[in-house]
Amino acid sequence: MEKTTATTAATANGLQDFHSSLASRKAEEAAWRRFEAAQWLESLVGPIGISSQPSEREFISCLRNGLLLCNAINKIRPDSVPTVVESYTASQSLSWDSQPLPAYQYFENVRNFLVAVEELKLPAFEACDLERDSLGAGSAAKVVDCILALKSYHELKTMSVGSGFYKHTRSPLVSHSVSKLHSRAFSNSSRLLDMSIATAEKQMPSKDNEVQNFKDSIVKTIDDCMVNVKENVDYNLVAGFRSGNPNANQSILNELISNFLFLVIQDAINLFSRVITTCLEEQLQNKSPNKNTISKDVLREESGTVAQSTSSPLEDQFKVGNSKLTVRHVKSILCNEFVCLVSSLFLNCQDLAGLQSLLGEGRVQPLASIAIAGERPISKDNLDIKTLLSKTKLEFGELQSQLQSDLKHLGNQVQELSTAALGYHRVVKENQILYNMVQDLKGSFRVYCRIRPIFNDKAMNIRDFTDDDGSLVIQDPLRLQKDGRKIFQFNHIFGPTSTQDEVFKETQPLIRSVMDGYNVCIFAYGQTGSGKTYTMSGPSGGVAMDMGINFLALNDLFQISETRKDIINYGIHVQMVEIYNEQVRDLLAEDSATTKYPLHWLFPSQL
Ligand SMILES: Nc1ncnc2c1ncn2[C@@H]1O[C@H](COP(=O)(O)OP(=O)(O)OP(=O)(O)O)[C@@H](O)[C@H]1O
Repeated sequence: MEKTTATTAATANGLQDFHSSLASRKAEEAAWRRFEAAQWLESLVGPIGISSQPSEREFISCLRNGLLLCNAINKIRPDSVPTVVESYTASQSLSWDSQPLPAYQYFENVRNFLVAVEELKLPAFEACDLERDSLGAGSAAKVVDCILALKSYHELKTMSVGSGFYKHTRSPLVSHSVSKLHSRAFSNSSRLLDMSIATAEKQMPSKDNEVQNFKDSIVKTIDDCMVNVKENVDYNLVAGFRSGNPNANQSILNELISNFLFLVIQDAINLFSRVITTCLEEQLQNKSPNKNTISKDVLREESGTVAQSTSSPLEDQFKVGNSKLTVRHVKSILCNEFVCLVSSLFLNCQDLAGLQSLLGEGRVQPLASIAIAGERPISKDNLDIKTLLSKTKLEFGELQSQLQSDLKHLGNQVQELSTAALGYHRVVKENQILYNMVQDLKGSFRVYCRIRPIFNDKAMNIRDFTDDDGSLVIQDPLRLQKDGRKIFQFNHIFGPTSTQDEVFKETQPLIRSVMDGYNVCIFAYGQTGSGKTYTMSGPSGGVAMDMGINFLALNDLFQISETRKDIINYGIHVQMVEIYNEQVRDLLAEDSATTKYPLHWLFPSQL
């Protein structure tokens, strides 16, 4: 928060300094313009009786009777004001602090002057702008504008011998820019006005071809810009410049710049960017290898003539730094000048509502930022970065949307899997129930018969017949009576050729029910040597394929336990006992002396 407050305060101070600097610059430029207007009037009609640096009041007072104005315009265009009302005392008319003439006199002169100015299509002012009470409301600036426009018209007429149609675009920055540039060229650290410089405005030397070429490229670009916007274009000026008249270039340059600066207000950012870009591109693409750099020697030669101020304002700026002046340096100068000129123009703007409208439309906002930063307004790199940033933001947004879509899709799939898993477990449970139900339906008690192979001849006399329904028929051929034939019924009968695996498969479903929580008991019953041990454990010293039901059942239980280990943790315990001669012995006991199983007999009375 503190950092933000400090930044805000610093920004406010910077803006305040900036506005103070602009206000000071504005006053300085207004003084220069008055000086230039007064100097021109004196050069045209002779001494006007005011100081060399007149104040607004002093300057307006000497013009109030209209006599100077009428004489001046008659010098430029004879008989523009056919009848000039002379003052009744010359001393009064030439003294700036004299009492005002009768109203009808100077009103007549001023009115005739304004009519003549309008005929020349020059910017005029109102008669009331010469009133004492109107000073300070911008009236003096309007009068100065009018006189300087008349001066420009006169200069153009002199150079072009009055040919063509003069269309003046209102450009209060004409003298502003010229005077400011002169003052800056000779005194960067001081704001004292050096009036002597502006009095020596002459044609720039022609030997500096590089500077001239660069200036020409600027003028040409400005010219193209104005033609492109098709507004406020002085086609005579453009034609004069294109004609290549060297004497006309200086004035044409000033006029073109003034036209350009006025147009800048309408679309400042775009227009200026185009001008600077075009100028730089022309410089960079110039055929001469040293065109991109205005050499130190050339500038030094030029600086030798500074005392006589024979160079143009733009040229003076090119001399700043007195070292190798690169295109980058020139661009920086142009940027700074542009910002100062446009900012001053805004301060001169009396139409605050219009300025606020521009600000509201965001068209002037970038200029303020440029003025504070002191750098070029918009560069190609910035545009590229902005484009790249927009593109990256767009791609990031698309990736974010894609990620959200994928996450949503993944969530749906997980939800489906969860639902399927719940359904699967429910189905497995139902299958277990149905499975054990089937085992119950098959019978809780099942009796199987396994016929051992015959080992002696005596037994060969007995014929047995088995059937698929589990019935066993024993026929003793030695006994033909009724007792000679016996029929037994079992769940299933395994013949002498049956294998261990076939016997196990029949009992396996019951064994698996153990894993579902059912109690299962399998035991072998028969006389000695009938094959009980063989069926349950397998032959002694037999191979794996001869393993009995006990081992095959345990293998099956371990396999099921491994398959279901993620769901159920089974515990498997084995106990082997022998009941022989009514004694129970633990066959897995490690100490053979204690194999007798500790049985405790419980009688009904003890329950
Ligand atoms: N299905 C069979 N196929 C081949 N030989 C068998 C089969 N059943 C039993 N025998 C053989 O018969 C003999 C007696 O079998 P076994 O020892 O398993 O009988 P038993 O019922 O366990 O006898 P006891 O009650 O005296 O222990 C063994 O030599 C055994 O290998």
